[in-house]
Amino acid sequence: MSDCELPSTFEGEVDLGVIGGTGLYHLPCLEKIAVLPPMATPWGYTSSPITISKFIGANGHLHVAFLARHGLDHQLPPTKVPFRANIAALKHLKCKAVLSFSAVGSLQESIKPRDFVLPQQLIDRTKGIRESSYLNEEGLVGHVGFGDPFSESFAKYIYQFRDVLTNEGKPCTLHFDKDKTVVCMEGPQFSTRAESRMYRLLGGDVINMSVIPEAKLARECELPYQMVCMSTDYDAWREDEEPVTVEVVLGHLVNNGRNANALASSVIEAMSHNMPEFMKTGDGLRGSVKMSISTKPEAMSQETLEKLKFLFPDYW
Ligand SMILES: CSC[C@H]1O[C@H](OP(=O)(O)O)[C@H](O)[C@@H]1O
Ligand SMILES: Nc1ncnc2[nH]cnc12
Repeated sequence: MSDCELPSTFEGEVDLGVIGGTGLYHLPCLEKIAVLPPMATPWGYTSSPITISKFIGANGHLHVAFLARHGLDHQLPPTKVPFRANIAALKHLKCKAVLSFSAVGSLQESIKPRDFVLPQQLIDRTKGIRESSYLNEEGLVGHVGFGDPFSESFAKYIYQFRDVLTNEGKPCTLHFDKDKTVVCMEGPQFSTRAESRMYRLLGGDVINMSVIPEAKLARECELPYQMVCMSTDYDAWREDEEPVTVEVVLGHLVNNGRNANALASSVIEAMSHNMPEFMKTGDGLRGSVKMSISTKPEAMSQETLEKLKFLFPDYW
C-alpha cells in the first residue's frame, strides 16, 4: 500500500519513538499502518511526517513512531532541525523511550568506519544558537539533571543484539562502555584538524552535529533516550589522512543503514514480545520534570500551561 492510501491519523498510544539521521530516512523493518503529516506542536512542525507501525509479539504488541531528523529530502541542516517539535511530538504520542540513529566521525583508532557506538556521555560544543529547552523562558524555569545523558538500561538492551552487525565479511563492532563519549559540534562545516585533536584530548570518542539538543529535550520529557552512533569517517585528526568529506561519509551509509535496520528490527521484535522494564517504569525519570520546575503553577500563564500539557497532560 502506498503512503497516501494509509490513514493519516492514529488514535492509540505509541511505545517507541525512532529518529533516523543522515542516510536513514526510513527503516525497511517498519511496516507502516499510518503516516501522520508533519505534526504541529507548540514548538512548530516536526522535521518530517511520522510513520506509525505495529508489531505483534507473543505477549502483546508494540507501536513504533519513526521520523527523519533532517526531513525526508534532507532539507534541514543540523542547526535548523526543529528538535523541540520532534521530541514533543514523540512525547505527545505517548512514546516510552526514544531510539535515535546518527552518522558520526570517529575520534579513536579502535572505532572504525562502519562500527557502531552506544555512547553514555557527551560534550556539548554547539554554539548556543539552537533552541534546546522547553523550560527556559520567563514564566517557566526548570533545571533537569543531565549528568547521565543517555539511558544505560536502553543501551544494555540494544547491546544484546550486537551480533547482527555485519560489514561484508569484515568485523563490525558495537562499542559500549560507560565512558564512551560523543562530542556534538555546531557545524555545518566539519572540524579543523586542531579541533579534532582537541576533542580527542577532551575524551571524545565520536563526533556529530545532532545529539544536542535532542538528548536534553528527551530528558526534559522524561523519555529514556539512547543514540546509536554509526561511524562513517576518522574526522580530521589523523595526520597522514585527508580530513573528512561528505564523499567519505556517503561511502559508508548503505552498510550503516542496513545494520541500523537489522539492529532496530531485533530491538523492536524483542520489545514486542515483552516490553522492557525501563519502558514500563520510566527508567527512574518519571516525575523528575515536575520536581525540577521552580516556577509556581499559579504564576504560569495559560499559554505556558497549555504548552506543558502538550507534553505532560497529567501533571498540571
Ligand atoms: C553528512 S555528515 C554530517 C551530518 O551527519 C550527522 O547527521 P545525523 O546525526 O542526523 O545522522 C551529523 O550529526 C551531521 O548532521
Ligand atoms: N566527522 C564528523 N563530524 C561531525 N559530524 C559527523 N557526522 C559524520 N561524520 C562527522
